[in-house]
Amino acid sequence: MRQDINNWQSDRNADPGKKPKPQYRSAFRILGSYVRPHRLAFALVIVCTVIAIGAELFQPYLVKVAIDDNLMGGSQDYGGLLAICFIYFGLSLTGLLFTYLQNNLLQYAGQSIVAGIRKQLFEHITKLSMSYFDKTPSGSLITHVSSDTEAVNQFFNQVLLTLLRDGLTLLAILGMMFHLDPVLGLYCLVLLPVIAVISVAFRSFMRNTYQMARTRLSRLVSFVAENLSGMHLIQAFHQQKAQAEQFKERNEAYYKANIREIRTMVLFNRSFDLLSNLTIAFVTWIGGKAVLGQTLEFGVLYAFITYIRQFFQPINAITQQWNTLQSATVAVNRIWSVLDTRPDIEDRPQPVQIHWESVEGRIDFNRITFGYGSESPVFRGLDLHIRAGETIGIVGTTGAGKSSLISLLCRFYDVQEGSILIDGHDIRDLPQARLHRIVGLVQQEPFLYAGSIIDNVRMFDETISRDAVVRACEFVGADRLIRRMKDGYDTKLSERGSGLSAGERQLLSFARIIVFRPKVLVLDEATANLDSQTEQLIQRALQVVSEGRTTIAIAHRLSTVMQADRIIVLRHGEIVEEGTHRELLERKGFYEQLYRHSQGEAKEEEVRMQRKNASMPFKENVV
Ligand SMILES: Nc1ncnc2c1ncn2[C@@H]1O[C@H](COP(=O)(O)OP(=O)(O)OP(=O)(O)O)[C@@H](O)[C@H]1O
Repeated sequence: MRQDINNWQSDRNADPGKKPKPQYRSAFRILGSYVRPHRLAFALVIVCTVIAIGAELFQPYLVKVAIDDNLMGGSQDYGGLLAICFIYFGLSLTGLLFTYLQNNLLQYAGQSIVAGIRKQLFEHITKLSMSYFDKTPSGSLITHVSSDTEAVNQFFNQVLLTLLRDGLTLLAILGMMFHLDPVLGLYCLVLLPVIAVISVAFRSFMRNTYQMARTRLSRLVSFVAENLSGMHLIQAFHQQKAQAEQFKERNEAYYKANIREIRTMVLFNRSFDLLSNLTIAFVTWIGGKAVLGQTLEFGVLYAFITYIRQFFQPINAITQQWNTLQSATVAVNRIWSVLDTRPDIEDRPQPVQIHWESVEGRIDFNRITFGYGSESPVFRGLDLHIRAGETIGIVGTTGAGKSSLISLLCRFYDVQEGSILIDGHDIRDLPQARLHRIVGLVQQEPFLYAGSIIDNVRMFDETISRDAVVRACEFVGADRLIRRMKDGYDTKLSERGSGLSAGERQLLSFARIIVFRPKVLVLDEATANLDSQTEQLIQRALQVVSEGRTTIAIAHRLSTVMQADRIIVLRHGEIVEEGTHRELLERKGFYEQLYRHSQGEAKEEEVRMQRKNASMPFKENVV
């Protein structure tokens, strides 16, 4: 199965200019692997389908018997006629019952499979490395989890059902036709190549239109996702009109692709209707002459014409599923290409199991070299050694590599050369779950989920008690503001905690860190968004949180790191100065320049932050 996907990927890579074509074999094999656990349900579906088709197709034959044996034969056998009517009705009921069973069984199996794929996909995405998210727009991942899995759902509930039911119906009708009159049956069989020619002619055109519609939908979804996450920026820069224009363009492109798709379908369907009516006219002429010449019974002609109508229905239904089959095939391959992506960062088969409680928090960056992709390295042989329990401040200009250093420590990326050690253990040898328990990260924009405060602080980990959460909140000074809220700790936060001020969100993220008791605390611009009053509150929280822990604090605002045991000054990925605040000022080097500059900025920023926080609805809770 994996081999198929690799083939698909290498095919795609071989000709990057080409649109991805559906890879039916690989898609069917992949789907087959999901179907296997539900084989009993699928076997029952086939049994139900055969019974339902049998019941349906026997009906015209019954009418033929009624016409030829009871009506045309001139017998007065009313009992026989009534029996035929009852059997006809019984067959209808049987068809209804087994079609119902078949549909339900297929729905059950199909929905279970699709729910499983969706779960597997989501779990897999959460395990992928940061480098993957750097390259992949979130909108396209949303499409994989929503629209692509929906396309697979349609495969089971439409395509598979149609292929099975209508494919079998077609074979059964052909059998009945040949049984009734082999010559007329042969005339109808001649039509099959004509149908094939029409189908092939439409096929490639339809594939392009479906592919185009899906690509445009994916672009549209990506655009909406991007805009939703950057809504603040759009409003702040009054970009509503410009973004609406861009949306309009993408929306129209998708609309046009859909219209084209529908037009193709309608043309295709009507061509089939035309062919069906032509055949009926032809058979009526040939068969009618035979009936008049008394070489064919009237009932046979009636049954034949009924079967011709039924003959075109399944062909039409199967070809109508072509687009769904195509989009499902593309979707399956796309889903699988995500599932087949191995995270760049994986645990070793036999990781080192260090006892979390015994970690002291000594950190060594040993001559590390690292760059993003093919870009020039951010660090070339950087050396930094941090004692257990030490508080380190990292400052530097924009793009100096401060956040990258933290990303490496958290192992969001791996170094290309050198090593990073915690208590002498290479972090690549540790299980990632353990590493992330050891290193606790607080970012500039803390992420809060839609859910209660209690769940946000303990990250939905039910093993952490309510008491532990309350104690952590008391510890960082968040308890008072939480108790003032309507439902206290059970207050439901909206997505990303958008109802809270930046300071409140940050306090909750400190409480979160306390609950998880990391041995190394990493603060990436944790106070950057706050006014100085809120910053003081956060600073107090920070002091208690960092007590007894190795702490690394990145800050643009130098006031945040002035108290650090040691300040590291980074410039273009190199440590250019290090020492305490006082030592660095006395050196009158780069740090001193940064400090003087920041003094000037501090006043302007204060005014700006005060304005910003004044517009936050819960601001009064903080002060
Ligand atoms: N995900 C990424 N992909 C590619 N390049 C990146 C990525 N993240 C950072 N960079 C680049 O790496 C360099 C260091 O960036 P980094 O974010 O570590 O700097 P920083 O000192 O934290 O800057 P700032 O203070 O602005 O946050 C920059 O040139 C930046 O453009």
